[in-house]
Amino acid sequence: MSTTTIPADAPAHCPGTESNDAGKASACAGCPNQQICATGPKGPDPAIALVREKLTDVRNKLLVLSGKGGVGKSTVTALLSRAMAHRTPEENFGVLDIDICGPSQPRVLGVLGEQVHQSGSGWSPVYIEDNLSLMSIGFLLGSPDDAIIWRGPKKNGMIRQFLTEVDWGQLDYLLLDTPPGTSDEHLSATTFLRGTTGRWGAVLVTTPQEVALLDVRKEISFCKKLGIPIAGVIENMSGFVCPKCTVQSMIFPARTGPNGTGGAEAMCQEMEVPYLGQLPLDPRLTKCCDEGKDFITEFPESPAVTALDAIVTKVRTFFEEAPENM
Ligand SMILES: Nc1ncnc2c1ncn2[C@@H]1O[C@H](COP(=O)(O)OP(=O)(O)OP(=O)(O)O)[C@@H](O)[C@H]1O
Repeated sequence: MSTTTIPADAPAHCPGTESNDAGKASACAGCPNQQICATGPKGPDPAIALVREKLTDVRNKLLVLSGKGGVGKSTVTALLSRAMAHRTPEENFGVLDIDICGPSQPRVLGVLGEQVHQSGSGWSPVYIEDNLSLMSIGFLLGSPDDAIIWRGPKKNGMIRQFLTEVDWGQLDYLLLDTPPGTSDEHLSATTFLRGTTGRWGAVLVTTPQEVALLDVRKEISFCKKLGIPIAGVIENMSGFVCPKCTVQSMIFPARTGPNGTGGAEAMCQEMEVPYLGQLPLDPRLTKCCDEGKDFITEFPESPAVTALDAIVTKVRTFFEEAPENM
């Protein structure tokens, strides 16, 4: 039986969600998913094949993950997508916001209040640039203040719809912004993306504090358990850039490193995953995200843009060198 059908938070000896014993084995007693497994359909989800077919023109899929909330995952997703789209205007990029309960990409990418349209070939995403488009549940809500309170199967259904019914066209990269942790959205996205052609991988975002590093370790274990290729870890909010003099000072204490940083780098060495670099804390970046402005064109000389450029190079190299899914 394939380990890929065993959820990351499953009890020991879980028979797997596709097994005929799902929900009925002795190991299932007390598992919160017992009822769903016992009554749900068995065998691989037919949507996996549909997603594979629909995403044949999407070359690379990049999941942006974080163990903790508020560490800058959405900011990093938006920055990476904009930076990549600027760097190679001949390529096409898409962002899919699967943070279903807290979609923030419409605001960060400056298209809050836009609508998606249904056409013969599916939902049309909202275009930020000629070569950068976005799909988010935020576009489908009546008001940005509306709360979404959904259980796992409904979230799974929404992600399936995003992956099968959005008319992305040909994409070189699809970046997926996820909620923090390892929840339903991650399991759904992983199940669907694993079956696609092309390449896929994950970038993990953390801050230098021990509490965030502890949680990103769990995220790394999650990726390793589910076989998600790790492109690397980004340490966000690593130092503070003074908006007046642009001098950088360290704010959050880190565990190791000669000058008070390097917490994530040391962790990456220990856990044998690539370290992609640091992004400084810059109040101008917060403001740009709040206002939906493009930080890269507003402050091209900033240390964050220089750091981002180096990170983009490493992410692209990872995808160029990664083996293709069959
Ligand atoms: N490097 C940075 N410099 C300045 N502000 C930042 C930086 N990174 C993130 N922020 C700000 O921190 C806040 C949280 O960032 P963001 O929403 O990207 O986090 P998140 O990890 O996606 O959160 P969530 O857990 O809600 O998904 C935002 O206001 C964002 O503008």
